[in-house]
Amino acid sequence: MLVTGIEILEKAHKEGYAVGAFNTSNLEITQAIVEAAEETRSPVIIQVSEGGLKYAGIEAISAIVRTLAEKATVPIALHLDHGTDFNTIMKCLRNGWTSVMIDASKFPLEENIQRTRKIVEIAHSMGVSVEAEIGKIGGTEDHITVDEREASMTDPEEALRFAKETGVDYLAIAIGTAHGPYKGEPKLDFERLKRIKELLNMPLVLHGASGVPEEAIKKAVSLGINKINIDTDVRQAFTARLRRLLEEDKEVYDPRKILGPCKEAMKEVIKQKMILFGSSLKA
Ligand SMILES: O=C(COP(=O)(O)O)N(O)CCCCO
Ligand code: NA
Ligand SMILES: [Zn+2]
Repeated sequence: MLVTGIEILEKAHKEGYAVGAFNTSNLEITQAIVEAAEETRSPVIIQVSEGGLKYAGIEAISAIVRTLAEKATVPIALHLDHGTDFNTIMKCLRNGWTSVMIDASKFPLEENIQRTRKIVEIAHSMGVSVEAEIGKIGGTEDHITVDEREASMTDPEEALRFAKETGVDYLAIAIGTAHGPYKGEPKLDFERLKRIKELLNMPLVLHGASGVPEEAIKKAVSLGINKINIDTDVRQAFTARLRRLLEEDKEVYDPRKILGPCKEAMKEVIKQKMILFGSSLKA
């Protein structure tokens, strides 16, 4: 069933587990996410970035995700990932999305607060929950590339002020993760996470979680992360299976015989994440 993001994340926050937020841009990735959630009995957040909306078209991808979510036997939220454009966020709200991120983290704190508060007021008036970001998460986010050196971690006191003044439902924090594949091993600032959770006592979001070692993920969940964004690991599962399949079978030409196995490969990765995050059997 299609539910709001806060319905899923408030429970995760209270019970101390995390829910996967997986990016999609087509039918097969969406199917892989929904089937993984049903097979592990997990709530799940299906999210689309602004790049994904451009690729698929907002009406088409909204229809695919909403149709599959409404038919699903587990709670599913439909979330806009890294919303930076006001009109895009409004289009998602008009297309029945149940959660939106306003990412104004590239602006100074005051402006981030103003921009976020505006989206919170509009989305809340429509019963839609909101994610925002304070601190800069490194890596490349579609059209935004933040040089790792500039990536600045979230200041706990600023995060408390931000949460209070914006009314945001869940907060993306920068504690050392980055979008895309890691070159070395990411070093997460767990002390900072602990401090932020103690001060804010609300659902927290970890971006750039692909490539983070399982032990670090488990520790982050134990310290209060409740939404975990995964895109790269699913993309890599798809592409690895595709390469192997075309290598092994030079005759295949039916897209269904190619995309079907790729969907299965993505589903297996997603199921493992749901178990690791502690969301399995929580639906
Ligand atoms: O935080 C994430 C996922 O990050 P990761 O690249 O670690 O899967 N996202 O918000 C997805 C961003 C889309 C471009 O990758
Ligand atoms: Na990553
Ligand atoms: Zn992200």
